[in-house]
Amino acid sequence: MGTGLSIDGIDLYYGAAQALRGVSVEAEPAKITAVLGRNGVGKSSLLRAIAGIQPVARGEIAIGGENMRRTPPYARARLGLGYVPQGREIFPLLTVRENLQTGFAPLKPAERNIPDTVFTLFPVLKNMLSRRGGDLSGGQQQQLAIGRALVTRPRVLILDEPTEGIQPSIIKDIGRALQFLRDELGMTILLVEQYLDFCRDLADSIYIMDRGEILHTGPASDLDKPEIKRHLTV
Ligand SMILES: Nc1ncnc2c1ncn2[C@@H]1O[C@H](COP(=O)(O)OP(=O)(O)OP(=O)(O)O)[C@@H](O)[C@H]1O
Repeated sequence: MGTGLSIDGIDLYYGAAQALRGVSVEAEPAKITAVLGRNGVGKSSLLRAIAGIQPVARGEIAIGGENMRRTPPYARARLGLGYVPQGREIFPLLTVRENLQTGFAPLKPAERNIPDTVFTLFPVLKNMLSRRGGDLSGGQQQQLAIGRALVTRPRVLILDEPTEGIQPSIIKDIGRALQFLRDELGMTILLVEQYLDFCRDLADSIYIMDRGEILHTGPASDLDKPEIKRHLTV
């Protein structure tokens, strides 16, 4: 049985501007949950709150039933949370190997090794270990960012728009990788996305977000409903 992620009634502010309003999301164990919404509705803010990078004013965040609202980011990683940020945040001058090693920070020295899964899922990274992160394509950088998050062997993985600006063949690879993590490793996955087809193919359940609020939750097949699609088209 996997570990779930539970977000309950989160409010988040930037100064006086409220970016999240009472947001509740359940990411079920060993399932893929997708939060969809247009630009600027608060998707990245939600993931930054879960990762502990952005403080919340109200609400609770729990992993495997353990409350981590006041837990600093490195300790959330130790509790089993992996985070793939928006824009990938690869270090361009570090090699692929060094970029993966930056994921070691929350780990004890004996745990500091790169799991084989990273290279099974993304063989291209093995071939490019000595190349600089900045020399990789956008899609390869996204694979590297996911690989770096897997270095801590997370039980729950959160991803911020993993398909953004990436070519279709690599989007497929990333989709297959997420399915493998769910089905073979029992990982709990929460992703935020704008790419509807990717979520329909991959997700077990979806949440629709608009202006900092969750408007709808249901199975991924709800993405075929016109009234749901309307919230996602510009
Ligand atoms: N650091 C910040 N300071 C002030 N306002 C911010 C900050 N980050 C985000 N916001 C605002 O909060 C709201 C939600 O932004 P957020 O980035 O979470 O949305 P998003 O759905 O992830 O959009 P995108 O897809 O563009 O990243 C927006 O109105 C944005 O302008």
